[in-house]
Order: sequence, then structure tokens, then C-alpha cells
Amino acid sequence: MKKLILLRHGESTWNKENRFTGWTDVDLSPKGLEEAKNSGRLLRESGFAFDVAYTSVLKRAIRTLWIALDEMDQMWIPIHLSWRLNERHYGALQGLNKTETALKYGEEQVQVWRRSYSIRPPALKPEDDRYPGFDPRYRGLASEDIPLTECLQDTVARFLPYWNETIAPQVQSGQRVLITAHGNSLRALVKYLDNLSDQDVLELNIPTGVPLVYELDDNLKPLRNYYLGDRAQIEQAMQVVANQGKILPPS
Ligand SMILES: O=C(O)[C@@H](CO)OP(=O)(O)O
Repeated sequence: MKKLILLRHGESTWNKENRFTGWTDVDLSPKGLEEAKNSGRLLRESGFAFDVAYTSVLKRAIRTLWIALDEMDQMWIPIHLSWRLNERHYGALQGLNKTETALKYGEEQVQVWRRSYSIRPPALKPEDDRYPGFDPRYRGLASEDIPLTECLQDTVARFLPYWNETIAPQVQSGQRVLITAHGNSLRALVKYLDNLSDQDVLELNIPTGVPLVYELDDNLKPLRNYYLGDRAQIEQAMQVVANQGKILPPS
């Protein structure tokens, strides 16, 4: 049996302010720093150790990984960064407050933008300062790979080549792999691993800073998965994510 650990970054400053984030490179909030440390502690106490880690090119995920590995005294393992693990690009919504957006356009519309599998949020214009093509970290990308907006289906399409060609062979060869990424990029991977329908993935909300353990067979088909930590707290943290686009702000 193979094990794979997925970890969403700790709370970011924009999670705290309830803003659409996407590819915006915001850092962890004080609570997010704590969550990252706690995730490392949970992994250590549960006996996990890693041979290799993968993360995005966004600092909330990178820092979460560093902190978790530090807590495990495993900062020495190889870390690979890829834009393909980035959060789903939120287009022109990036920076807007989710509750204010719900008040303006309605909760239903915001829910479609947040969770629809195939409907994209409004796109950025290429001349927008937020266009990733202006950011040196995406210099090596072909222009057709640089998003102006993404639905989850687009995120699945750019995540899967990296999974199939780079990460999955490592897991298959017995390497102990940690992936630290984002709410929607991890939803993309979970959809693929668990073969969730477009409808099922609507309901999936991944909490910040909680390790998600996947046990896989030799063909990388999931046998079971579970979060590490207190079940009631995890349920509450998932509900906080689900409520972010509601008119009543998350508590
Ligand atoms: O803003 C974002 O980029 C994501 C993750 O924080 O939010 P949501 O859960 O609304 O897709």
C-alpha cells in the first residue's frame, strides 16, 4: 500500500479577509502560521516522514511546507515547485471580498463562480496588472498556459500532466510524498483520485492546514482517505470554507 499526504496551506491573510485569492501571492496569517506548525506536529506524532515534497510557486503553500517540514525536522528533503500546483486562477474576482461580491451579484452567482466545475469567473484583461504574464516567475510559460481565469476543469487540466508525469511515478516507486497546495488545486487532484463526478466535487471543501492522508493501492487507486486531527474541528473548518461566499460572513 502507498501513502500520499495532501496539505492545504494554512489560513492566508486573504482567507482571513475573505477575499478571492487565486494566483495572488499573499502570505500566511498568524493563525495560518499556527496551522502550518500544527500540521507538522500532527504528521510527526502520527509517525509520518517524507522522501520528497511538491508545492506551488505561491508563498502561502511554500511557507506552510517549510514550517511543517521544520516541525518534523525534515527540511532537508528535496522540494519541487511547480506553477501547475497553483491555486485555481480566479480571474477578475481576485482581490474582491466574497461577501461583498455575494451582496452585489447574489449568493447563487458567487457559488457558481466558486464551485461550478466548468463555468469560469470573469476573465482578467491581458493588460491588467494582475495578469500573471507580468510576473517573472511565469517567464518560462507558453502564453497559452498563462490563465486569465480558470474553472476547476481548467485547473484539473493543468494539474494532471504534472501528477501523471512527475508525482505519480514517485508515489508508485515507493517514495513517501507530501503535496502542499491550495483549496482548489487539491480539489482538482481529489476529483481525479476519487473519480468524483462534477456534481460531487461541488460539495468538497478542503480545510486549511489539515493533513489529508490517502492510502492507495499499487495502481494508485484510493483505498481510503482521512484527515489527521480532531474530527469536530475539521468539520467546522470545512464549514467555514463552504460559508465564505455567503452573505453572512464566516465566523
Ligand atoms: O480565494 C481562493 O483562491 C480560494 C481559496 O482560498 O477560495 P474559494 O474557496 O472561494 O474557491
